[in-house]
Amino acid sequence: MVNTLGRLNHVGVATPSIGDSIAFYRDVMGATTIHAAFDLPVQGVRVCFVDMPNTQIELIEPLGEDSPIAAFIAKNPAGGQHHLCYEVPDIEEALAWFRAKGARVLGEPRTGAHGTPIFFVHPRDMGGVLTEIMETPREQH
Ligand SMILES: C[C@@H](C(=O)O)C(=O)SCCNC(=O)CCNC(=O)[C@H](O)C(C)(C)COP(=O)(O)OP(=O)(O)OC[C@H]1O[C@@H](n2cnc3c(N)ncnc32)[C@H](O)[C@@H]1OP(=O)(O)O
Ligand SMILES: [Co+2]
Repeated sequence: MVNTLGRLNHVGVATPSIGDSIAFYRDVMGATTIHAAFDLPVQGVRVCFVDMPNTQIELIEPLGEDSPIAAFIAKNPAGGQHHLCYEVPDIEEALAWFRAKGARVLGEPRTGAHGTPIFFVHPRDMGGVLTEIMETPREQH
């Protein structure tokens, strides 16, 4: 089996305040396309996408006390770079691939911010980078 690594979909950036981060990306970075923020309870985060010509920044703010990014924000109160997300054509194939490599998959695939299944691989097995694997949205296949 081969894993087909696709586009870099987004860079996840954790923030204590999506509102403050939107102002930063607009006023300091000069981003022109910033989507509306929305709650994603299934992932325990509030999300806002900032578009670049070749990828997106995914701003994530903790949603609720059990948020998976609560510990990260406690350690990095100003926020910071949190994860990289790569697209794959088939989430189940990718899941089997990473498990066969001995990489620790965190939980089971769940619906991500783009409406397709995603899973995370532990940073300790990914050269220190928390890695998100996302099935490519259908219209891009
Ligand atoms: C909306 C959705 C989407 O795109 O569709 C998303 O992205 S949601 C994005 C938010 N969701 C997730 O992140 C879900 C998956 N993440 C998790 O399950 C967790 O965050 C873990 C990755 C297991 C970390 O959990 P937690 O922070 O509680 O554990 P911990 O503090 O004990 O950390 C364990 C080790 O991992 C390191 N560590 C923790 N977070 C890290 C990060 N973001 N990047 C790199 N390393 C990281 C710590 O420094 C520590 O290293 P040492 O052991 O060397 O000291
Ligand atoms: Co993400």
